[in-house]
Amino acid sequence: MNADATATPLHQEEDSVVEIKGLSLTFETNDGPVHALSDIDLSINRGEFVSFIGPSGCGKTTLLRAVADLERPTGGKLEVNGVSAEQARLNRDYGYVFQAPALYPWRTIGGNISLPLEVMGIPKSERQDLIAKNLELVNLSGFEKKFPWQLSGGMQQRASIARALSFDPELLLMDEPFGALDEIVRDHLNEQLLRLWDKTNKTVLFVTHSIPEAVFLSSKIVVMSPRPGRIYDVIDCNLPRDRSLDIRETPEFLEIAHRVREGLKEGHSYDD
Ligand SMILES: Nc1ncnc2c1ncn2[C@@H]1O[C@H](COP(=O)(O)OP(=O)(O)OP(=O)(O)O)[C@@H](O)[C@H]1O
Repeated sequence: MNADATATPLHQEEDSVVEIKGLSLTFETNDGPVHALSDIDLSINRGEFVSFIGPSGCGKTTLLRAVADLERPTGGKLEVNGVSAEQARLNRDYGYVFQAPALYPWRTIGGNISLPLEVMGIPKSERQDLIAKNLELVNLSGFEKKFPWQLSGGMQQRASIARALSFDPELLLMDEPFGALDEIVRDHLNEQLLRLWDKTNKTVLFVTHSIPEAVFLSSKIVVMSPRPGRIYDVIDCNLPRDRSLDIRETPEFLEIAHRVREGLKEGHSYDD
C-alpha cells in the first residue's frame, strides 16, 4: 500500500485541495476481491464544486470515504490540502454530510451543531456565535432549540450541513445529501446550497444520482463507471455562478446534461 503521501509528496498546484494519482481500492470479501476503485486520477482546486455521478456500485461513496480517511486505498496516492488523508482528518480539514441527516435525537439542533465544537474544546460563548452563524447560513435561524424530530427532512438535512460547516472547514464532502427528499424540496435545497457555496467559497465534493442536480450545482462533473469503479469522463461546467433553477431550460445546460447522460450510458453495463 502506498496511500500515505508523506514520503514523496505529489506535485500540487498552489490552490489544489484534493490530488489523486493512480488510486485503487480493493475490498477483500468472502466472495473474493471487489475492485471498488481502479486507477483514479483527479485534481480538485480550491473553490470548485465537483459532483460524482454514476450507477450504483461504481465507487462514488468509497472515493469520498477515501478522501475523508474512512477507507484506506490499496494503491496510488491521495493528498488533501497537501497532506495525507489521515493528517487532513486529524487537522479537521473537512466536514462530512451523510445521506441521512444523522442528527442525535436527544440533542437540540443547536446542540447537534455544537457537538464537533465541544469535541474541539471551543468555549461556550464562541460556540454560541458559531451556531447562530451557521444556522443563518442554512436559513434555519430560530430553530436552535428545536429537536430534530420537530423539523422536516429537508430542514434536518440543512441542520446537518450547518453541523458540517460549524468549525469552518474549507472542504465539504457530501454523500447524496438530498437523495431521500422529494423533487420540490430538493430543488429548493439545491438553490440554497449553490448560494452557500457562492457565499463561503468552500470546495465541495458531492455524490449524486441526479443528472440535473449535478449540472445545476457543479463546476466540474466526474462521471464514473463500475466493475471496476473508475472515472469515465470529467466534464467542465461553466454555467454562470449566480444561476437560478430556470437555467435548466437553456441549451448550455441541456448540452452538458446530454454529455453526462451519454457518459453514463457508455460506461454502464446492463448485464446485471
Ligand atoms: N466495506 C465494504 N466491503 C466490501 N465491499 C464494499 C464495501 N463498501 C463498498 N463495497 C463495494 O464496493 C463497490 C463500490 O461501492 P460504493 O458504495 O462506493 O458505490 P456507490 O457508487 O457509492 O454506490 P451507490 O450509488 O449505490 O451508493 C460496490 O461493489 C460495493 O458493494
